[in-house]
Amino acid sequence: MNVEPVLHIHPDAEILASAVARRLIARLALAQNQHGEASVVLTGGSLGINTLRAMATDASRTEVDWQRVDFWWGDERFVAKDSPDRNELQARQALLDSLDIDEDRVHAFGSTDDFGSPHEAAEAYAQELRRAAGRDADDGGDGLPLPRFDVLLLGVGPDGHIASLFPDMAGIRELDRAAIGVEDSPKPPPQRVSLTLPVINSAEEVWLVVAGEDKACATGLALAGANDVQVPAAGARGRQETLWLVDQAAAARLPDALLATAETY
Ligand SMILES: O=C(O)[C@H](O)[C@@H](O)[C@H](O)[C@H](O)COP(=O)(O)O
Repeated sequence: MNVEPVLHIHPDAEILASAVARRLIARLALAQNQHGEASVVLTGGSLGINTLRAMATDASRTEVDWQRVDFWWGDERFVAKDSPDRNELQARQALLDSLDIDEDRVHAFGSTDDFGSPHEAAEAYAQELRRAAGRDADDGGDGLPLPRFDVLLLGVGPDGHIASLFPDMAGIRELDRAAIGVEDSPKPPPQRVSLTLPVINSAEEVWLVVAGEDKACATGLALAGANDVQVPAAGARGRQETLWLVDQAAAARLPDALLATAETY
């Protein structure tokens, strides 16, 4: 049974991004000590990318052997490979280009350069997940053959979406496939590919990284136990840890009882 959320509140978005960066570096180093390698699922969105930028300048980044880190994505915009909209391109510019990574361990979603539709790209990603599962087979508890994800990062939209799983749409209801294509994303661009909730919840740790008062309502609903079809962020649960790493503005609508349990910095 995946674990209930733990809440950490930081003063503002910039301090939050730096704190998440440091925490992620430490967690990847720990995973390498335990398993000889580490894996992280990255997210798009401004805070997710700012977190990567903070990692690029954090002195502790030398604690990780970046040659032994697998990089995956929770979702991707289905656009050209070199489009500035690509989460992969933004992640490379923010962090990966500054590290000595193993390109064979960078698992990007396909683009319009290689696939005719988001659905084709999603099926190809599901195959890559199955291939990687061969190394450390783990069914994620849902019969889907998946690699181990040590940390899976998620941004949260004002509507409570995570990755490209949007309220009330088919993606958040998909429980049998590992990845799906999206044609009509409410958040532009309209065509996307995304991991599904069972794959998100197969991660050892799921970290929801959220800043800004426009996320306060979604954060409040998700942590109050809303239904995951209406508020997808409510359904995100890691197997060992579910962290909500937020700033004061995003925490503004949380009840006092929950705030009292939070780790506040
Ligand atoms: O590809 C994407 O757009 C993201 O994966 C998306 O899920 C994002 O994380 C949230 O929309 C939050 O984005 P912001 O941090 O920019 O609000």
